[in-house]
Amino acid sequence: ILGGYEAKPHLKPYMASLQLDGQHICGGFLIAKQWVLSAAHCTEETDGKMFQVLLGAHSLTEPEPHKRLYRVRAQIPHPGSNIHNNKDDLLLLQLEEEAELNAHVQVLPVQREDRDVAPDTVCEVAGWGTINHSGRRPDKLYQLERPVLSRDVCNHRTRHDHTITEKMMCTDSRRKDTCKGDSGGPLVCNGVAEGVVTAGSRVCGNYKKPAIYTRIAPYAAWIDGVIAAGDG
Ligand SMILES: NCc1cccc(NC(=O)c2cccc3[nH]c(C(N)=O)cc23)c1
Repeated sequence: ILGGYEAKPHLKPYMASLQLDGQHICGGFLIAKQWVLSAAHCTEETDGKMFQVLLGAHSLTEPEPHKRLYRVRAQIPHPGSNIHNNKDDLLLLQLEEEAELNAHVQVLPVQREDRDVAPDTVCEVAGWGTINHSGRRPDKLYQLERPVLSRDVCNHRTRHDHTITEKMMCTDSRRKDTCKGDSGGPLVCNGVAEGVVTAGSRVCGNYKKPAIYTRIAPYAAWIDGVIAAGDG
């Protein structure tokens, strides 16, 4: 998160850190007791290794009440996701067991009505991604408020040049932006998860490259299907 600030501890109890060998790789969030939603691109450099999911955390390293690392039983990327574009950039992770819910671990409701969030709506995004241009990685969760950018502006020739589909949305990226390690985290508008951070052009903090999110509503049926099948 560039240009943001340290979040108040445990006020985003849905936040997850996807880790490999104890290192934060991507964000994610709890959408059901045994399920975390993140971004498919996060599995790009994991050469087949399974993530572990840290829940209930503010600091990545310090001991905290209710902070717990969960093993993952299954990682299910959206079938349409691929390394060549940002389409269908979603990943569902089934935890080995149901997360123990408490003050620091809670499920975040996801948007199921497929209607665009109005431009200029101020939403918030949080993560343990890099906090400056030299790639400094924070120990604590950071957050940022950002206004939604209309798809027409985001698709302008000088911005994302007509690559933003109706299953994506954008926020203004002038100085304050998502960055490496924030992928997979939720864009929360009025207390509901409307989008999932995608790396897109990987550029951070440049107003010519607005932040891109995979909208969740268009994928509600896919999510429900995977959870129903996975829960058996
Ligand atoms: N503001 C939009 C936005 C949102 C989320 C993430 C990112 N930027 C990256 O993720 C990124 C950046 C720089 C080098 C990188 N190398 C790699 C990599 N996987 O090797 C990723 C990156 C950008």
